[in-house]
Amino acid sequence: MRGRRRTDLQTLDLFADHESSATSGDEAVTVLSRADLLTALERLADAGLLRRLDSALAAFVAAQDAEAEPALLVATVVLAQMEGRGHSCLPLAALPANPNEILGWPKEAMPVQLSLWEQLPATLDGWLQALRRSPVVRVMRGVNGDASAPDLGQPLVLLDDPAPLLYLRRYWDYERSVAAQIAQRTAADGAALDEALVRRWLDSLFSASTSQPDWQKLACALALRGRMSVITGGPGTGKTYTAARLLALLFATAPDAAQLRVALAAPTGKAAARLKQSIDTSLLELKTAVGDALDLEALVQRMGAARTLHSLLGARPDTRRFAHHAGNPLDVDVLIVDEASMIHLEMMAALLQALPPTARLILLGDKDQLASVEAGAVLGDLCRDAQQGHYSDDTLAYAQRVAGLLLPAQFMAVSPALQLPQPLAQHTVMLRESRRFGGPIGQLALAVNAGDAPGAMGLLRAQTQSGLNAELWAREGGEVEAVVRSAVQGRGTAASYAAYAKVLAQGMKTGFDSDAAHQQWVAQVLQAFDRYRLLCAVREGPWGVTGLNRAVEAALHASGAIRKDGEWYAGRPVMVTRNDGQLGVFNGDIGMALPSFADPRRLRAYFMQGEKLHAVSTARLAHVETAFAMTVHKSQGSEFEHTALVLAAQGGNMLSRELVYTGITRARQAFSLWSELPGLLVSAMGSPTQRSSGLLRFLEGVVPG
Ligand SMILES: Nc1ncnc2c1ncn2[C@@H]1O[C@H](COP(=O)(O)OP(=O)(O)OP(=O)(O)O)[C@@H](O)[C@H]1O
Repeated sequence: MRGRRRTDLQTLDLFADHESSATSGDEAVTVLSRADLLTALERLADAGLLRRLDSALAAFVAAQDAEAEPALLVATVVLAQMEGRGHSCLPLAALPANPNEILGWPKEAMPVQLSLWEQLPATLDGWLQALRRSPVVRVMRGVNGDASAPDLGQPLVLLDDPAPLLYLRRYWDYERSVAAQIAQRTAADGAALDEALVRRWLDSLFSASTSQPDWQKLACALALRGRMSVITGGPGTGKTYTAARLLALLFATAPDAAQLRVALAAPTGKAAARLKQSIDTSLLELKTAVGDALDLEALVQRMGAARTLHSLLGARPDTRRFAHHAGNPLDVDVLIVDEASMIHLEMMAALLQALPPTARLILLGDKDQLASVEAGAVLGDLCRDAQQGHYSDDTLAYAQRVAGLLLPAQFMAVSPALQLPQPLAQHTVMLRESRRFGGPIGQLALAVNAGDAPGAMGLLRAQTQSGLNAELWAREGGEVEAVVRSAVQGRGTAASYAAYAKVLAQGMKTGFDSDAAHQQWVAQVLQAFDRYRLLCAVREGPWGVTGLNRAVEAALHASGAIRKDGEWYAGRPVMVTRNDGQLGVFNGDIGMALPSFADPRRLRAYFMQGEKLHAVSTARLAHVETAFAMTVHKSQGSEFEHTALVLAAQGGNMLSRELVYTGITRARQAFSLWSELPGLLVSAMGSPTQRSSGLLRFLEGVVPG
C-alpha cells in the first residue's frame, strides 16, 4: 500500500483533463468544473491521501447542491478527514492559511496540494462565502442557535463567528447536547445540604492529610453539590479511593439513602472490572473509619457488578441507538464512570441523555491520557483548566465550611478571561499526589507530560546504564528481533512472556484430574500472561501490532512453548474486537485459547470476568485478534507489571505525547522503550495531540434551561 501510494503521488496530476483557466480581461478565471473537482478528489482517495468516505461525502454534498462551489466540496472533504482523525469539527481559519497544518499530507504530496489549492479562495472570507451560500450548510451565528437558521436537515453546520467552525450535522448536535446537559447538571443545586453532617462525615472519612490542600476531600465535598462532578488525576492519585469515600458520604448524608441506586461503569469490560474491585476494596477498608454507623457490606452488595457503558445503555446490534435514552432513562441515582478519557463525544451525548436529570454523574479519568479513537476528547476538554482550579469565592467558602479546606489563592477564579465556564470548574477537581508512582516510572510519566525531553531522556539513560533490572530501560534504533527476544526471554528480573510459557507448558504436559485443577491452571495462565505486554503505536509493519504478534508467535513456536499449527492453538492469547452480548464478550476483553477439561482435544477461549472464568467456543469467536502485542489505545484501562512500548518509525502523527504517557502509565513495576529510530520519543513528546472541538465554546455560551 505504501509503495503504491508513493508511485501514485509521483504521477498524480489532479487536473490532467482539466481545460486550464480562461482569461477575462487581466484576471485568470477558474473554470474548474464540479466534475473535474470530484474526479480530483477521487484520485486523492486512490492515492491514499483521503479516505473513500471523505470523497464520497463531497460527492453527496455535490448531489444535494447543484451550485456547490469548489471551496464547499473541499471543506467537506477536509472535515470528513478530520472526523476520521478524532476531531469533532474543522477550524476553518486554517484552510486558506496553512492547509497542511490540518491535512498533514507527506512532503511528496505538496505539489498535488498546491495545484488543488490554486483553485480555491485565498482568504477565509472566500471560503465562508462559499459555505454561507449553500443550502446544504446551516449557518449558525452563535452556539445558542439562531432562529434565522432553521434546521432543515442540512448535512453541514457552520458556526459563523470570528473563529468559525464547520461541523458534520451529528457532531454539532452531540456537542450542543453534551454542553446543555452539563450546564444543567452543574448549575448550582438548591438542594439543601446539612453542612454540619457533611462536615462530620468528611472529617471521619479523611484523616488529617499531610498534603495540603487535600484534593480528595475537596472532590468529595464538591461532588455533593450539583449533579455532575469530574475527578481527574494521573495513575494512583486515588480517583477510585475518592469515589468510594464519596459513595460512603452519599449514603451517610442522603435523606433517601436506603433507596439510593448506584451503578458503576467504564468504557471497557476490563476497566469496569477493575473499578468494581477497587471500589469494593476501598469501601471495605473504610470499616474502621465508619464503624457501625454505615453498613458498608450492604452497600457493596447493593451496587452489583460494574458494566461497560455499552451494556449499561443497552447497545443493540447494528444500530447506533441504545435502549436507554431521554425517553427511557437509566434506573440510577448515582453513576460512577471510570476511564472517562476513553469516552468519545457520541457516547458522552448518549450517556448524558440517558441519565435522569436528578441523577448524579461522577466522571473519573486521567485527562492526559490518549483520547478515544472516535471523534471527541470530552474529558480533555472538560479538564482543560483543571490544573488551575479556577474556583469561585463561593466554592472556596463552601470548601472551608464543609471540609475545613483553605485553598491557596492561585486556584481561585482570578482570570477574567477564564476559558472554562465557571459552573463546571466548581465541580472539577484534579488529584495531584500519586501513591503508586513515586519512582522512576512516575518521574518519567511526569517528564513526558510536561514535554521535558532532556529530563525524560536523562532518566531513561541513567536507568538503562544501571543495568537490566532497572525500572526503566530504553533502546533507540536496532533490530526488531531484539524486541521479540526480550518479550519471550525477558530483561533482567522484569516480567516477560517467559512466565506465561512456563505455566502453559506445565499444564499441557501434566493434564488435569479435576475440573477445579484445570480452572485453576487456566486462571494462572491468564494471570501470567497479564504480567507483561508489548504496546505498539501502530498496527502495521514489523514494529507494529501485526508484525510483532507474528514474530512473537514464531519465536514461541520455535522454542516449543506453543505449537502453532493453525489460527487457533493452545496458548493463543486473543483480544475481542467487537462487543458480542450473546457470547458475553466485549471489545477489549483478553482471553486465552486452551484445551477444555471435558475434551482436551478441543480448544476453548477463556476470559477472566471478575473472579470467575468465562469459556467460549473458539469457533464462535469471529472478532478477535492475537494479543501478544496490542495498540496503546487498546491498552487503556489495563496495567501490567512490565510494559514494553514499541515506537515505529512509520508512526507519523500517531506518535504523540499522550500515546507515550499512556504507554508508560500502563506499567506497574518496569517499563521498556523500544524505538525503531533514535529521536522518535523526543519528537512524540513534542507533539501533544490537539483535537478540534467547540465543546468549551458551547459550554461558555449555553445558559442552563
Ligand atoms: N488518601 C489516601 N491515603 C492512603 N492511601 C491512598 C489514598 N489515596 C489513594 N490511596 C491508595 O493509593 C492506591 C491508588 O489509589 P486508586 O486506585 O484509587 O488510584 P486511581 O487514581 O484510581 O488509580 P488508577 O488510575 O490507576 O485506577 C490505592 O492503593 C489506594 O488505596
